[in-house]
Amino acid sequence: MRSPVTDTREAIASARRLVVKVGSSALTTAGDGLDTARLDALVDAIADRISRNTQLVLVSSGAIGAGLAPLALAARPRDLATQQAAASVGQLALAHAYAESFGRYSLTVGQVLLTSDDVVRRAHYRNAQRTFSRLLALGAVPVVNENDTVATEEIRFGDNDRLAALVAHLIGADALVLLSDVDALYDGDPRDGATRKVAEVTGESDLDGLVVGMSSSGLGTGGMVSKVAAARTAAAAGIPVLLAAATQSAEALGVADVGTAFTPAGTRLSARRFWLGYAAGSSGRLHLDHGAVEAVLTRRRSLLAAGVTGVDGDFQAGDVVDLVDAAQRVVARGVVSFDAMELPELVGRSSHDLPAEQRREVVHADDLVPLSHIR
Ligand SMILES: Nc1ncnc2c1ncn2[C@@H]1O[C@H](COP(=O)(O)OP(=O)(O)O)[C@@H](O)[C@H]1O
Ligand SMILES: N[C@@H](CCC(=O)OP(=O)(O)O)C(=O)O
Repeated sequence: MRSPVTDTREAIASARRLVVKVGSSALTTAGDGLDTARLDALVDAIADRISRNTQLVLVSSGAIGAGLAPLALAARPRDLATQQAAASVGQLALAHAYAESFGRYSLTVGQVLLTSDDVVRRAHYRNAQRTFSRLLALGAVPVVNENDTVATEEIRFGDNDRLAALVAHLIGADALVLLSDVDALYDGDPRDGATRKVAEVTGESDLDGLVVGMSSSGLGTGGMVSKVAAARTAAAAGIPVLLAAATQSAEALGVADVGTAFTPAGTRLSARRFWLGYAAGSSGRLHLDHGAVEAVLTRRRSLLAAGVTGVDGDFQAGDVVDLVDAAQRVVARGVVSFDAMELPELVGRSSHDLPAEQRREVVHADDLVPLSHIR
């Protein structure tokens, strides 16, 4: 029998629609800003893949890093206003560099700057979907980044790995490739000394005991934490993921035999269920007892008031909430059918104790997505 890893790597190598994300640390250096030689090498690999009949969306970080040198900033700024100023200058440089570089292959780029609302709100999500689909149909290469110059602290993604996972589902990608300054996932930060490379992640247990840390280059934002979270999101949605070094982009986009491969869940989540589980913002939390966790995760039942032990947040009926277990882990998300004000007096009570007008599921099974991540 073939291993799931072989299948995963083959699926990435043969994907007809692909999202590639490249991190700041692979494109920029603190002193010199944008490294166009590295950008050109990445574009070489992408253009080669496109020439082999793949529709490709590039999610590129690096706006803030590229804006440092022109503004005489020595290091990545910590405050939002200076980050936004750097991104404003850097995004222009980045877009220009991509247009020039793809131009060597007569490929046209289209810039897509997204805010979290564009994927979090359902109506905006469909709008973004239309834009990507049209750009790809016209043969352009969409180059995506967060719209850093207008994003405030509250509405910010701040994390292009997550943005790339959301875009991958949004465009119906067959695979996601995350390119960074590190060539794979290790069992600890490789900069801290000897560590073991993880070639494949086929289940949650492959992640047990790993020390997954932050960026040490000072340029990237989420470090390996955000890459693993994004890979789990995409894999849970049925999309295979490869994590590799940008310096190995030719191999990663070619035979895909480098880096760490994340095996996808067997079934692809529908757009609505993906949005509900991974893209929508959460307005509150429902605490579940052990029996309720088992009922919603294993038996795919609706959540009833009897299994709820507590309520946090100020939500309305119809909002998306997190369902958490006794250890405070978010185990599922769903659309709640009561306002936050109504719930406290219902929690723990069985349905036949409730007045007729309140005798309904707190979260209906059809509106509930278990977050089981990787198979
Ligand atoms: N377990 C780990 N395996 C690999 N890299 C790790 C790990 N823990 C932390 N890191 C760090 O994460 C960095 C990559 O994250 P980051 O700098 O944010 O990249 P990017 O800019 O590509 O998003 C690596 O350079 C490495 O120092
Ligand atoms: N949008 C920001 C990058 C945010 C981000 O996630 O950065 P990285 O960790 O380098 O992928 C920028 O272009 O500088």
